[in-house]
Amino acid sequence: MKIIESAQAKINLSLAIEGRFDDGYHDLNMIMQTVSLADILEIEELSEGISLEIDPDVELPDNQDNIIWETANKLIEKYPKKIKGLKIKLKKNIPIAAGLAGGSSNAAALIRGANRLFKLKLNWAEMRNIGAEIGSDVPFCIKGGTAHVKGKGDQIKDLNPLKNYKALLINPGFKVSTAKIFNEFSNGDYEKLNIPTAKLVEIIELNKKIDWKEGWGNQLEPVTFQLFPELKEIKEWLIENGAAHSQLSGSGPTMIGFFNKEKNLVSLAKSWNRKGKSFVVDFTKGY
Ligand SMILES: C[C@](O)(CO)[C@H](O)COP(=O)(O)OP(=O)(O)OC[C@H]1O[C@@H](n2ccc(N)nc2=O)[C@H](O)[C@@H]1O
Ligand SMILES: Nc1ncnc2c1ncn2[C@@H]1O[C@H](COP(=O)(O)OP(=O)(O)OP(=O)(O)O)[C@@H](O)[C@H]1O
Repeated sequence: MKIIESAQAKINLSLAIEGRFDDGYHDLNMIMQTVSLADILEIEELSEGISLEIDPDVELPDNQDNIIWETANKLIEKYPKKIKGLKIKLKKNIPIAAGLAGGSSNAAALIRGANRLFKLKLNWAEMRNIGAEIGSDVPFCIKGGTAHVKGKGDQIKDLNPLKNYKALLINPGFKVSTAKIFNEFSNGDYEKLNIPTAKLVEIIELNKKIDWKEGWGNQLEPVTFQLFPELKEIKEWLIENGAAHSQLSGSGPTMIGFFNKEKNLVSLAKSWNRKGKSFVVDFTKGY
């Protein structure tokens, strides 16, 4: 049997940094949101081993260096009686190393898919625990939707899923290493942003309309802008073209445009004629 699992991208509605843990990881306070831009995984049982197929034009390893392979290995190790081997075909749509959790979302999709295919009967919490062994963003990506995520990504409170919001994403076409951004952040002295995550959580829980003009913020923006000043121009372009607010997603480099007023985002996205790609996305309720 073959099953299809979608792997949605995530954006950060807010990202504040509260401190640092002894192991060097940063203590985060974020609101995360899944969006309709998604990769597709086809998952099948194999009698043994792992096979990973990716379009040749996608610059990703099809071996143990791929997070999908790592996840497949972990699942086979954990459930040897039920899972003998895994064949996965990946259709990549989410830009790579973009701040959109593309890899984490792929890992989460494989965990969900294996749960269905092999009737593992894992609940959300159990799947999130497996995801936490793979990477910081994987637990959120298991269920997706709208969530308040803290710590290293391991403390998750699901919020009322936001409906009827869209955003315009601009990815400038180059990759950014998350480790490099956190490293620069911890060694430098960057502007401290006021990021009212708690206020946004309250607005979401009370089902109030979000005013994007409040500018919820991402504390990794000052450092990422210093390293890649061209991102500031994308932010300016989004604001000039009607966005109420624009900010970096994750550790970048994708910039998000949030709009308060109705606007033809498809035609605005088409008018992006500089380097990179534009995507109109809907907020999704997750899985
Ligand atoms: C910034 C976020 O994108 C927010 O959504 C994620 O927390 C990053 O998640 P990710 O890409 O899965 O990153 P990981 O592979 O876990 O971490 C890459 C590197 O970033 C740094 N890192 C990551 C997460 C964190 N809370 N503090 C850190 O300092 C660490 O040096 C780590 O080695
Ligand atoms: N299946 C995969 N999809 C994307 N990247 C992968 C995958 N497997 C391994 N990688 C590697 O992981 C690195 C991070 O890629 P990814 O697209 O997950 O970053 P990201 O969107 O910045 O994630 P985050 O928002 O969680 O920081 C890349 O350098 C890539 O080579």
